[in-house]
Amino acid sequence: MRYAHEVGKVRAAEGALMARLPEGALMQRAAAGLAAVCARMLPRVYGADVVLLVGGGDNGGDALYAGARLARRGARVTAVPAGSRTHRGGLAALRAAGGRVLDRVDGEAVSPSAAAVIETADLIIDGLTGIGGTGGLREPHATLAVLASQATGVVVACDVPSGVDASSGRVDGVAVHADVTVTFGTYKPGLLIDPGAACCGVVELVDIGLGPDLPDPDVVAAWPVDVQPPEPRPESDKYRRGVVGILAGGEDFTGAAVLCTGGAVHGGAGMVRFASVEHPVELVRHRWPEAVTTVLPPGSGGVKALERIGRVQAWVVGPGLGTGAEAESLLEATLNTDLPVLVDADGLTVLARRRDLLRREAPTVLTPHAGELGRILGVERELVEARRLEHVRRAASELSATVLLKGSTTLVAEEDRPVRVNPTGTPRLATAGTGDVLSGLIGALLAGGMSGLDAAASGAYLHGLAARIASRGPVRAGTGHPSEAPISAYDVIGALPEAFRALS
Ligand SMILES: NC(=O)C1=CN([C@@H]2O[C@H](COP(=O)(O)OP(=O)(O)OC[C@H]3O[C@@H](n4cnc5c(N)ncnc54)[C@H](O)[C@@H]3O)[C@@H](O)[C@H]2O)[C@@H](O)CC1
Ligand SMILES: [K+]
Repeated sequence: MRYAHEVGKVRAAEGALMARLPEGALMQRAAAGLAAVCARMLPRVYGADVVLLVGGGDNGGDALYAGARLARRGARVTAVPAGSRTHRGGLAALRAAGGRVLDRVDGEAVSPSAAAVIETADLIIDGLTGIGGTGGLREPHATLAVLASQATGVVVACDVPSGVDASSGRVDGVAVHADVTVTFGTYKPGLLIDPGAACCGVVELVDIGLGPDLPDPDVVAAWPVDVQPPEPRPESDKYRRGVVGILAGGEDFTGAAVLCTGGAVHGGAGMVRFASVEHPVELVRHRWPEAVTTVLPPGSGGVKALERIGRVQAWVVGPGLGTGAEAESLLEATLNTDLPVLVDADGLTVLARRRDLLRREAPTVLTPHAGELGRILGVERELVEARRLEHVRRAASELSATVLLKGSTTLVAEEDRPVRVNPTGTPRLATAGTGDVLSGLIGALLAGGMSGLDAAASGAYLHGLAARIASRGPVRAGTGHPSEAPISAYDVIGALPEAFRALS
């Protein structure tokens, strides 16, 4: 796992460690780590043009000391101080190492000479703001951030790309877009969660010795070894491996039913029971003959419907189901059982008006996108997008459920647990029907006995990995990178076996 801590916890740990160390020792560790990464990014340190964007706090201090180290190795280092003050020790160290310091940039105007050195630098260290940054970047920091992001040189962010809120990933206005972010002591949630995560490039963690002083993390991201879907054992039969029941689709909405069932079939369920009205049942039977299907006559009522379908170990309710009285009755019946239930899509729309149904003991997993979560919480979609961590946590606590918020960085929250952030997401997944595949897949993992949090996080991981596998082609000659192609939800289903294999 990669562990991330919010700013308050980082500061407390730094304070405890600093009290045991000589003054300035921690900053020297940070600067040494930063300089080492910068040196690796340059073909040659000697003679390289390095620019430091230096804010008024210790983040600027780190940049200056790192710049001094590069200057001692022969780099031509120029500092661009911004704001009303500059770290004195760092400035002195840079000057002593032969670095140049431009006039302070204040207010809005960045001088043409400062703009020119940023534009032509081989490497730019962004030391404007770190964990002390609050709110949108003010001037001249905002202009400097834009100049750095547009420059041709490599941009290395010190601790956090300036403009990104370290604790949440919020970006109000502009932020530095870095190629590499060198972060100290622990990851910060804002480096793992969009929109902040999209500004980081590759994140490198420098150990400054905080480990023993750090409490439990606020956010965690999995490595492949952390994702362990249930393994069938030799004595497994289809019942022991878990039967997932899917209530999805309607006369007019059939695709969701087929895709959701596909996600469950390839998600390792021992058996998939699919139930709906006639038309989607026909299509599911045709496409997934391995599923056991039940036609539900219109008006049969939720409880009777569940009796007809038979025994399952987990339910998936909602994709394409509609939002009327019949959908509500099915949702109510499943949530009244003592089985794990995943609610998605139309099921979430129903839940927005029937939050009372969530008063239950068994695990409930909700898989909304930002619009659906906004509807349940009564806030605008844009607000959820901008403050994903805050809203997924709020939903998990208010709804007493495991909440998976879909999006460019998918988050999974459960009350009093670190939020899981999925590291395998890809923009290729932003295509119709992939969410239905995800709910079927997570349903299969739930039926296999995983907890809500593990099933949702592992499902998101496998789903993202499958999308990456499906979109990846052969390595393009001369680039060393694989070619990529758009994918459909079916392609994601087809790549799930390889995604599972990649974990074993
Ligand atoms: N505390 C420690 O022990 C260590 C701190 N380190 C560094 O210190 C950083 C934190 O330093 P600080 O607490 O001084 O804070 P920062 O340097 O991150 O930010 C504070 C400065 O930024 C300005 N600022 C804040 N928000 C702004 C905005 N929206 N627009 C423009 N200016 C803004 C403030 O006026 C202040 O000058 C860390 O990110 C890390 O880089 C490292 O040296 C490791 C050790
Ligand atoms: K920074």
